[in-house]
Amino acid sequence: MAVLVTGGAGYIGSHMVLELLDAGEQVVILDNLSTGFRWAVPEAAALVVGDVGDQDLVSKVIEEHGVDSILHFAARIVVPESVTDPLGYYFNNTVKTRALIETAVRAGIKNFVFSSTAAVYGNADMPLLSEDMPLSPINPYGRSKLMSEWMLQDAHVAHGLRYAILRYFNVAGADPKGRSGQSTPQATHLIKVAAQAALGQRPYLDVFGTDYETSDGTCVRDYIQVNDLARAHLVALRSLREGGDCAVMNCGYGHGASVLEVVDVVKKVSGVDFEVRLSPRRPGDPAQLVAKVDRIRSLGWQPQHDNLMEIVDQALRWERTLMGRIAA
Ligand SMILES: NC(=O)c1ccc[n+]([C@@H]2O[C@H](COP(=O)([O-])OP(=O)(O)OC[C@H]3O[C@@H](n4cnc5c(N)ncnc54)[C@H](O)[C@@H]3O)[C@@H](O)[C@H]2O)c1
Ligand SMILES: O=c1ccn([C@@H]2O[C@H](COP(=O)(O)OP(=O)(O)O[C@H]3O[C@H](CO)[C@H](O)[C@H](O)[C@H]3O)[C@@H](O)[C@H]2O)c(=O)[nH]1
Repeated sequence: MAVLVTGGAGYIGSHMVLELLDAGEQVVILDNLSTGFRWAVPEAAALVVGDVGDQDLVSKVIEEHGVDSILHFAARIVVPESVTDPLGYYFNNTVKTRALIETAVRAGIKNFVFSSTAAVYGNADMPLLSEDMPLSPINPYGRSKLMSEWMLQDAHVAHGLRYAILRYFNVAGADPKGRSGQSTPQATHLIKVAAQAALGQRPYLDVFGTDYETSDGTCVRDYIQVNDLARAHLVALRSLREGGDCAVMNCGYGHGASVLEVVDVVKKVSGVDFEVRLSPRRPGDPAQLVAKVDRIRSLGWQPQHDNLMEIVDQALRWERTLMGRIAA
């Protein structure tokens, strides 16, 4: 049986593919390469270049590769872009996910693991966010994902499609073996941007907002290392295959770091005292997002990289790899 990984040429999907291959799974990737990279796909995985909304193509891939499970990563992911192009986000993330779920149901796919996000919680003002809290996403990106969660849950009730919905908090770091990393040139993620500032790829780093009600006034996030996140998917997939319950699960470490704490760690690990500008708040940023993680842990998931210094070191190494590629 093979696993279909949509978005497997992207940042998180490519780490997922490595974890699956390391675990001895057969992998086929479907990616339209809109933000992913052909080079991020290992030789041992089959790559089909195409769109998750193309039902004929997806049906063919499922049949030809004997797919029993789908891990659905493909999406557009930039929150501010979702505000200026909401219909584009609803089309790519919601309408095409609907098409994919329908194809999965028709093809008799057994298990569906979906990439959701802490953005579904919106501005929840709680020290730890649990999966059962009321959901109120504050941007089209979060809403596009929440609608996909609902479609999956309804398809389960009506058609028996089994699902695991994983709500990622802040994904960071890179494969410790140096095989993949966050490669999007214009990425906005804090650790990536700070690593670029440390390596002279950006002139300075903005700290967006210093007047939040947090310990040092800057936003707090729960940073989860990308291979740890990929292993959470493996654990969820195994549970589904073994008849475990369908579930919605947060993926984080259950503790947070503030923006200034992250900046300090990046300075320490890189040895570079890059310029930091204290800037106004970025619209739409909740003060604090930290996961309650009992559920994913109850499946036996144990993080192996819960260490900000290590995560930052991986991000810096990957940035150097990318710089080397550009120079070559
Ligand atoms: N990066 C984060 O911090 C974060 C946090 C929460 C949730 N997520 C979710 O994780 C998933 C992966 O995110 P990422 O950071 O790896 O982003 P990414 O942009 O690196 O990867 C997305 C991949 O999907 C592909 N893709 C997009 N639309 C497609 C379509 N219609 N058909 C086929 N392929 C398509 C892209 O080419 C790319 O390879 C997304 O669903 C995202 O919403 C990411
Ligand atoms: O140059 C920067 C970049 C970020 N930040 C701050 O750092 C924190 C983290 O920002 P990121 O952009 O790294 O991550 P977000 O928390 O905004 O977003 C992440 O979590 C979201 C869920 O809330 C989505 O899932 C999204 O895809 C994912 O990147 C925020 O307070 C942000 O204002 C800065 O101060 N300067």
